[in-house]
Amino acid sequence: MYADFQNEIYLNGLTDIVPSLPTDLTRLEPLAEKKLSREAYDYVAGAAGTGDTARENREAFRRHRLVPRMLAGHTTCDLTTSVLGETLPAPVLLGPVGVLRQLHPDGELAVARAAEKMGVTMVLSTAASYTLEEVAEAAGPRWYQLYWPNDRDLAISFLERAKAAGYTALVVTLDTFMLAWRPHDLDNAYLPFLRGLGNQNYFADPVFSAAAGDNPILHWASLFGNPSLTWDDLVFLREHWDGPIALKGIQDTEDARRAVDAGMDGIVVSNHGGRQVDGAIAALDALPPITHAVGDQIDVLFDSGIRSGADVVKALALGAKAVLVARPYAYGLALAGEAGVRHVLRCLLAETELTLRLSGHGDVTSPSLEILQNVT
Ligand SMILES: Cc1cc2nc3c(=O)[nH]c(=O)nc-3n(C[C@H](O)[C@H](O)[C@H](O)COP(=O)(O)O)c2cc1C
Ligand SMILES: CCCCC(=O)C(=O)O
Repeated sequence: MYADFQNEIYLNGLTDIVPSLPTDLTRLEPLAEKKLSREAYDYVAGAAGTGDTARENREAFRRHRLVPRMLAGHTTCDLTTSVLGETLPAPVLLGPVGVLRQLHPDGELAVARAAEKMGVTMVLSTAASYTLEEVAEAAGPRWYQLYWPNDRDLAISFLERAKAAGYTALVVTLDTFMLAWRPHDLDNAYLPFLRGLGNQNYFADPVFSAAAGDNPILHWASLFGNPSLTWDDLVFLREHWDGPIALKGIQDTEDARRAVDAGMDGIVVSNHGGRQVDGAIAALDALPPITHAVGDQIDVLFDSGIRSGADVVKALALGAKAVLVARPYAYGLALAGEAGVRHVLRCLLAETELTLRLSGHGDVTSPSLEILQNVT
């Protein structure tokens, strides 16, 4: 259905496509660079250290090659999939990105509206620049991403607010309990949160504001991260969240097994887009051993480096049930607001469907989808 454009394009132009934006999503980044302030662009595009892992994330997609199959006879392609107990229309979600207001005045609201129109699930960041309640009003299917704060009562408050606002699953990000060495941001002396840009979701919280005193930004800095957490603390999440839980930032097979042992419902294999540990393994290279070890016991999701439908299919072939995409839709937002996010989703979904079909697959779980070469 996403790829049903061959008539559409000649008759009416593509639905959801912004004609002035490229349909090759890798071309959005340089356009966003022209439009955004240096600080905002660097914050989004930048990575940790030398950028080695961010580059390696993309290289890993180049190394893994699809092997298209012929005469498969599928007249349609079913993209629907089931993740964390929910049926998704396609194996793609909008991953959590903080501070979206620095890219467009409508920030997370525009993303939520685009996701709602496309029926795609949005994963809202704790570091959102609109409150989770405001976003919930604009959003369709929605999950909540938790940055687990260093304050038990605030964590409980976030979870209760998210539940009350209809977020159905929890994605707990483990890899960013402090920010990494990020040279662009250091050189620009820029951290949006210290300018109050991504803190609205905190400022609006009753537990946060009761304790914030007259310097809420300092208060935010004191409780954002929680480096003391261990696997034993996951019990706390189960006590305060009764829906499905996925752990984001898993790169190691043993950690994936521990997530299973802790009774988690999912993991997101991710290195945070190369923004945390420079030198870390490419996320796509971390995926096969993890899906091999735990793929039948827990839902394995993936992010870090998805830029095209072909990339989505490669991640599926390596065992991911669904992928999250981040920077491409942030650039779409920066360039054209809600319409720009829809543009990114439409391109990604249509190309995913076409890649599957032209490779001989009629759905996202086809056994022959596993055929893939790793070219070293
Ligand atoms: C500007 C920016 C802000 C982000 N903020 C968050 C966040 O608030 N929470 C989170 O879990 N991940 C955050 N991430 C990480 C993304 O969710 C994702 O893991 C990463 O960007 C990899 O995907 P990509 O290659 O599609 O960008 C952020 C990424 C970017 C680029
Ligand atoms: C305070 C960190 C939140 C944003 C984030 O995850 C990122 O910039 O990568």
